[in-house]
Amino acid sequence: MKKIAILGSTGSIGTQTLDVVSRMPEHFEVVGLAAGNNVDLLLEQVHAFKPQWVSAGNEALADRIRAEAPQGVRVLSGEAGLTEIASHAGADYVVCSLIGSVGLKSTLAAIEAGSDIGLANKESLVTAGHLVMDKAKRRGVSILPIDSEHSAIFQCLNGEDVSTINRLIVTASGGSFRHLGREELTGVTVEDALKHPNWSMGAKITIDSATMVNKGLEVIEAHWLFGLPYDRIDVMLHPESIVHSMVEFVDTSVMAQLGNPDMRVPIQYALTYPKRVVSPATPLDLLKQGTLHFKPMDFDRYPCLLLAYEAGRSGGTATTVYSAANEVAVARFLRKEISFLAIERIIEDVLAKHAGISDPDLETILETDAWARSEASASEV
Ligand SMILES: NC(=O)C1=CN([C@@H]2O[C@H](COP(=O)(O)OP(=O)(O)OC[C@H]3O[C@@H](n4cnc5c(N)ncnc54)[C@H](OP(=O)(O)O)[C@@H]3O)[C@@H](O)[C@H]2O)C=CC1
Ligand SMILES: CC(=O)[C@@H](O)[C@H](O)COP(=O)(O)O
Ligand SMILES: [Mn+2]
Repeated sequence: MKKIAILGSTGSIGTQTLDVVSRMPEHFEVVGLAAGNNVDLLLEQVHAFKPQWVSAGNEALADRIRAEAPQGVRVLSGEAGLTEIASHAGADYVVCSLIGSVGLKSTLAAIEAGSDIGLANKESLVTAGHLVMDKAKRRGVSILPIDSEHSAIFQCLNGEDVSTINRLIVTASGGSFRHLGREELTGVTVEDALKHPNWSMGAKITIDSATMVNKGLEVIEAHWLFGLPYDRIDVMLHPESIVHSMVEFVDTSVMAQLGNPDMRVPIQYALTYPKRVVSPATPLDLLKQGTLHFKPMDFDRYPCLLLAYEAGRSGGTATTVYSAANEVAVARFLRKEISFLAIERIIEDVLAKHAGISDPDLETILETDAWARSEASASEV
């Protein structure tokens, strides 16, 4: 019986994690749930899974939970609630599925507490990969990737040493505007940007897929998870999202992991690793699928991916700035304050103003994150 806590339980990954867990009640006990504003869903989850610890986005929402939750449940709120649940709920395993760099402190807290981590929150690795990986190594904690591409790479590696890898090939769908040229992106709408061709996901990552920032974040995530330099992490366009990523080994063998796009598969694998168990996902029928397509990445069409490689190669605080500026720009786009193309201009603008700091500690990361957010909020590109 694994005791698990889920940070971001009301989101796309959080709800699918609970779906996976609910099918294996003999293997998992949910001890902690944390979310932001969706208190109705959080309360439903509290009644269904009976965790001992719960956290909501603020005190007013926490009070609502206190009024309606079963007696004995400890109800917390805000950032302190997230870190408290990560540290003290008694979880053996913490699923980090918050969105954005707000996930960093609680991911670090869960690692410090010695829990294994199911990591969906890629932004915590992008903003502070060296701190997260160093702490995991020191505490002897496993970080199991939930992101589909990194789960695929992890499965292809299957324990083989990193020295046997030639390169990683991360696949990219092309996002919701993949049928449009750059000149056609002026004036595209939020509603259309939110229509991912293959996956149903939260709003922020869906916009990140359309700008190719998602792949930029994933290249940096792969660098930290698998310890490879950026010139050995390639991205390939693959419109069907059936091959979730590949590993080319030194002997030229290429291993790929395939499956229908269904996040319950990588979530479940991260939870049950090293075991494989029956999944509710629909098995892949390659004969029905027919053809799979692969194309080289077009960096002129997707300049945000190039910015990610540049930030990753610069190292230090550059990736913190890339991720934080993007978060603010995406939020502004979703509020319809700026155009789709302004997202990439803001990231580029804030990165250009940033004087990088190497080997930053947590305080420096948090200061840089706040600086990049304020610059991106004020940017009038
Ligand atoms: N969705 C997917 O299929 C995939 C997602 N990922 C990654 O997983 C992570 C989560 O993505 P996704 O599930 O799509 O995101 P969602 O937006 O669907 O969910 C985000 C979750 O975080 C909570 N949250 C947000 N801000 C706060 C805050 N300040 N305090 C407490 N809780 C907060 C939300 O709570 P509430 O809604 O209650 O406010 C919600 O539970 C991201 O890093 C994403 O890149 C990776 C691969 C696939
Ligand atoms: C499901 C998942 O892992 C997402 O990160 C997905 O990969 C997004 O698709 P693209 O970024 O390839 O459009
Ligand atoms: Mn992914």
